[in-house]
Amino acid sequence: MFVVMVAPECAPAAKAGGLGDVVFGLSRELEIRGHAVEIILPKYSGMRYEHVWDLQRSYEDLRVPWYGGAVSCTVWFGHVHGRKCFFIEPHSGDNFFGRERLYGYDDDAMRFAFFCKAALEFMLKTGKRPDVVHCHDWHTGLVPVLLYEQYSHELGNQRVCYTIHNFRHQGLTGPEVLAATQLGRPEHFLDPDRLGDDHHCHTLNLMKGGVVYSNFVTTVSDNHADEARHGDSGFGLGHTLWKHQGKFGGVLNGVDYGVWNPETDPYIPARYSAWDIERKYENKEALRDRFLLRKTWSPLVAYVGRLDEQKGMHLVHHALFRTLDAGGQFVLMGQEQKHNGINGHFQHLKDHLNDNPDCHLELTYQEELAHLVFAGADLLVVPSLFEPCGLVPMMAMRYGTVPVVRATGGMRETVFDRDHAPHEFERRNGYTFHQTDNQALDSALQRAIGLWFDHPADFRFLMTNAMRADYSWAGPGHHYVNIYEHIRHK
Ligand SMILES: Nc1ncnc2c1ncn2[C@@H]1O[C@H](COP(=O)(O)OP(=O)(O)O[C@H]2O[C@H](CO)[C@@H](O)[C@H](O)[C@H]2O)[C@@H](O)[C@H]1O
Repeated sequence: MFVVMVAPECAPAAKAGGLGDVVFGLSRELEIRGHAVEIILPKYSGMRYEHVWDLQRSYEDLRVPWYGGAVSCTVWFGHVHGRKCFFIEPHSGDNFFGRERLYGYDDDAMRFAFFCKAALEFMLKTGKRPDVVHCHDWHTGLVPVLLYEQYSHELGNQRVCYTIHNFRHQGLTGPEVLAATQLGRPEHFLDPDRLGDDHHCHTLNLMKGGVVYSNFVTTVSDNHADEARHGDSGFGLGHTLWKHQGKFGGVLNGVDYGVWNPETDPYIPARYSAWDIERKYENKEALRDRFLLRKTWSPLVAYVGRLDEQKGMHLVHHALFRTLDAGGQFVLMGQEQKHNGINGHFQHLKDHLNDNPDCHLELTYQEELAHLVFAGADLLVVPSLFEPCGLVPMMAMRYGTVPVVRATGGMRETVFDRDHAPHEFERRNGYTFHQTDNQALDSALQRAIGLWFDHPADFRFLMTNAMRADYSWAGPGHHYVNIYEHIRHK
């Protein structure tokens, strides 16, 4: 099969979070299974170009219809750690992608509407006729809409799989996007059966367009698919998902063990496996050196993730002080994406705790350093308010770092409580809690820290359970191939 991914991210070159990991990891898995995969991305000026090999111009003067005229683009080609990627660079006064960050601008809807149109125009002009186009999140929700409404005659019967990583951001925008993309007909597209938002008048919902017009829609775990359809995790899209439930399902993400693997990881000083797990402690020492933490007999608890309300920031704050009270050490690695003020709060905390030898806050985004944090920590907290899948605990487990998570979304399918899970003992791999208050977090964190101090052999058993769990792309890759086959033959 020939699959084209149209995506706003691909790790590690263009990554803001887990979506980028999925686009890279799933593409790699599909290639291992013998399928041809190409990825189309915006050419962000803030991309990490050291991860793009042989970047070269592939198509000059791609004219993308836009409002009443056209915008000329250069399309570049390069390999991101083996993946074949095309990067679209528009030349216009809007400077859509020549900016510092990937997202978080007032004209994001327009930027990515342009990207969708340009991706299809590129496929059209270069004769690419994939069996399946796989799109991701609201940024690419317009791809199936444009494909069906404007390109189906010329591009033929392309099938679309659409994956939602985060229902919170749906790409709400005004009808000017219709004029820009030449879709026109506001009365047609603003209909609630198409792109009209159910809760805001005269507003387009680009993610809803992706759901309505795609042949199959996934989110990143079964449990989250249920939460989104029946609970409030769909952030207003529940009704649409219910209407389209025949083509909607959950597929738990995988982790790319080619990248996240303590046996081969180039970013950690001591490599190890479940068989020589004591070498993990060399990484703990290295992490302490790196963050100037004192070397005592104490558990090291970490948080790695975006600083966003989604992640339960009040509980992260609480976990930090609870850990210090319990005689542990705490490392936080996070950055906000939009200017939401959370960075300011943690910057203040960082200044306040500056001289504390048991605590370090790293308010940056550093892919390589995240590897060392996973390898060096004993425990990792993920107290998210909602979490569609949750790659961070899955990655941490591969490094024998025991997760303490709120049982929500995908984490209910991956982390099983040591004391309460109904699973056999060998499958229990962490600690979970349910509510969103401090006491709930304490109930899990205290048990975890207690086990570390009082029963080291049992703690080690839990670490090896976590390491042995298989959350690779093999299973999910197989699922996606089945979905692609299903929509191809429908
Ligand atoms: N400061 C920092 N420095 C370095 N690396 C950092 C970092 N902060 C985060 N990361 C990295 O970003 C990724 C985060 O992935 P997650 O799945 O945990 O969450 P995210 O909310 O971004 O993804 C959304 O999409 C993914 C993929 O579908 C879902 O798993 C998830 O539930 C959903 O919210 C990991 O690779 C992590 O290591």
